[in-house]
Amino acid sequence: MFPIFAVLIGCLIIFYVIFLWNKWKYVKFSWKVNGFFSLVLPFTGNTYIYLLTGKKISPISLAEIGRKIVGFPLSVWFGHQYHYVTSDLNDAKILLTHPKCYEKAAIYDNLKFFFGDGLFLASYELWKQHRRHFGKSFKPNMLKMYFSSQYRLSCNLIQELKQEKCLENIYEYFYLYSFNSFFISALGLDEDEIFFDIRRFGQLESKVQELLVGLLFNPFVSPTIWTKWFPAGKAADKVINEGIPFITEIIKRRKKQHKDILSYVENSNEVCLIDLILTDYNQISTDRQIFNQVTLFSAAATETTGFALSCCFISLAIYPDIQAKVYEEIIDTIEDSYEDISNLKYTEAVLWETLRLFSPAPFIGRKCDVDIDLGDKVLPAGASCLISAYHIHRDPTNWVEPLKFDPSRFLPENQAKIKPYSFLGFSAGSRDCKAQSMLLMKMTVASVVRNFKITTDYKSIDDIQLESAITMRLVDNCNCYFEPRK
Ligand code: HEM
Repeated sequence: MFPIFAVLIGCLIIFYVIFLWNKWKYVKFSWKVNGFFSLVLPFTGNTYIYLLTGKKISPISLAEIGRKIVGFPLSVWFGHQYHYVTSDLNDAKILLTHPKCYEKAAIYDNLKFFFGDGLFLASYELWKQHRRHFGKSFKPNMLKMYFSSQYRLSCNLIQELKQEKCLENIYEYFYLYSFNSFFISALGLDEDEIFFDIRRFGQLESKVQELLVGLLFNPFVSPTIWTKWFPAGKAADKVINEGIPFITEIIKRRKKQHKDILSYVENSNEVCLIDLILTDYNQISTDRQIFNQVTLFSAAATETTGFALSCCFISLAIYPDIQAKVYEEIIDTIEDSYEDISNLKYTEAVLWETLRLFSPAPFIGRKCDVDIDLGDKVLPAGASCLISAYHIHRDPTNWVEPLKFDPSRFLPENQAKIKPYSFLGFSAGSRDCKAQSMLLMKMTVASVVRNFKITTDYKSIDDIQLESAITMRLVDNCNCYFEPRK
């Protein structure tokens, strides 16, 4: 018995030494950057915090624990993957613009099980190929085309809120509203054409993301090998199997409408996102690849928009004076035309301020292909980094009274005072987000504030507790009341 035991221990030690050898450059680097127990971490990851406290932990709560105990920048291990977490503006500038830092951080690897090589997750070469097809997605003519369907949706929303009056789970409500809006505008469907349960699909998609991110804290799961055996993998498979047939059906319908999709995209001004996806995959495409791209876009568009809208309405409810200013601007608007909505400067500033305090994407993650000189240290090739937009946006060295909700920071006359890279709500550099027009959000805020006075039980911004999967979530269901205006 003893010899077997001794051999086993011996094997484990050898395995661990080899393992550590492979990770050595990151372990050494992590000694220079605040971290804890660097020698065991590559093996267990920061999971021990979860094991010791028994508390549900998320990327943002882990970064917060680290910030409070040892400060930024921070070394964090998700499983055996090293991540350099920073809130330094110079780091952000270097990492987001470096030509050898285009790959996505390891923190997202588990998501590939569900979203495959969709644009956000795609490796650099693939991303370059896909991204050029999506250049058109946010051009004014496309936004104008979306405008009428978005307008109808916001009118329906007003009718629904008149019935509901109080939203107990505001995030879920506006997430599903954004999900609906995405499927109608981006996939070119009419409301009466929808032949599947969008609500249910939205709920499942969001759950899958949460489960897959939960695996980051399980040291025994390698994204590529074991995921499919865990509940997260099984849930993802189920949604994929359910989702592919209806995405395929949407594509069939679209192809029937526009037989030569390439020349349609070239010559028409009424192109939807789905047409661009089809152009992108014109040569080789499997149903799964198109599903990946559609679900990736829908997740990128809807979790962010749903969260931002929820936080915007809660903030307006906490600050009635700011809500009154938004109302004044909106009632001065003559019509709800595309141009009128685009010109709502104060409402827009309220949305920017919402994204500053409640950044829907708390981190921007990259992996470097080569050693990267950050000035006082060199980040070794292969390391992942997380730029914490959340912490940059709340840092008093970047923003005066950072926890104050003050939209005037983003009014046109004050924008020149904003430090470069101190606002990363839509990221920066070549892999940034192109959805900065915030059309749906502006229109929704305008419609709701014009029709309702919003109140809440919350007294201050501090009452809004946050959690994250890859995107941010509200910890509690905040009650928000929508009282029709006389
Ligand atoms: C409040 C709204 C939104 C916020 C705050 C937001 C934020 C972000 C952020 C921070 C990134 C990460 C970029 C990076 O890694 O550097 C991103 C990427 C992306 N977003 Fe958005 N987004 C929003 C809305 C949308 C919408 C409406 C769409 C699509 C209809 C969209 C599509 C995408 C896509 C496709 C990417 C990947 C881009 C790439 O890798 O080239 N987003 N977004």
